[in-house]
Amino acid sequence: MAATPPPVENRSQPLPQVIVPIPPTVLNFFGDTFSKKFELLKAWESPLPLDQFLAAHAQSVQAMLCSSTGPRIVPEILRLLPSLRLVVTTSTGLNHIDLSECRRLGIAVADAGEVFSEDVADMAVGLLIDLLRKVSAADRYVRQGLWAAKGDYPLGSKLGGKQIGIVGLGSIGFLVAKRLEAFGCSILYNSRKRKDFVSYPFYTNICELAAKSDALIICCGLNEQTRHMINRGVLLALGKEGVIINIGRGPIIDEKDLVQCLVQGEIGGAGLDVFENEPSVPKELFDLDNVVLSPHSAVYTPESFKVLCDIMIGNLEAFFSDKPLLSPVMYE
Ligand SMILES: O=CC(=O)O
Repeated sequence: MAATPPPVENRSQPLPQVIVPIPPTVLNFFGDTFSKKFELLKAWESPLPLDQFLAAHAQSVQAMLCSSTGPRIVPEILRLLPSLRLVVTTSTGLNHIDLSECRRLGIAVADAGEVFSEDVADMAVGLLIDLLRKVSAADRYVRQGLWAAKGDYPLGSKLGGKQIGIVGLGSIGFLVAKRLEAFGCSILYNSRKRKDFVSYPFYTNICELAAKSDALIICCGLNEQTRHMINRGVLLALGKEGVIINIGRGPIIDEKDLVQCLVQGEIGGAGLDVFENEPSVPKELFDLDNVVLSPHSAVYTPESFKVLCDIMIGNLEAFFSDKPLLSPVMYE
């Protein structure tokens, strides 16, 4: 019997169009999967500036796929997309999207949900252990041949028993807390609201939280309330032995204050995955062995990208077939 021929793709229906301002990293891995299901209007491949591209090609486009490293989705962009009804972002952070304007215009927003939470929580703990136990600094010492030349490297400090102040007890902050409890740390936190599902001490005042913490871990989102929430006063409260980890967004910490406190030895160290003006990193940090730097990569693992791809496609398919979104952003 002849083998059944493979199904012929029905191309009589045009694919739904999705505008993409810049290529989100997920497309590097799963671009083909998207292109089979949607016609991607790749603004970045056009010689036209984004606003002209949108005005010329995107008048009837209903959905956008964007990322936190692309252009900000602000009223000037939204004005050029009169038919837009959905913004899908590949990120957990939403600070690149003007949410109140989207709400005003009736545009739904879907995000990466909790896809990256475990990876980011792992990275927060990794940065903390690296900092306390001087893993990267000691690695450099060994590579430079200094172990043989100068003797043992200074000892690091124990993780177990530390008081950890978590700023932002959302899905990432909660996973960081669980991981660090398993290491024998005690957890304190600050969040927009007290969380009934935990018994950790809750601090409304961030300076008081810092003063009680050996390490402060920034896990919250960036918004007008959290921008520069960690300033010199908070860092001084954390103190000479205290360390800070940031896997949230760079501008949550006033970077000038942070650099000054680190250079002057007013805090014990920092583990930073995010910065105020990425990819630019203050040069003063390069010479400090009590600073661990990472290029905003806490969220990225190929395993998470696969799940992200499924969620992004699921959200777009749900939208185009009038079904509920998989990971809608709830407007407050
Ligand atoms: O930083 C990355 C994200 O917000 O997902």
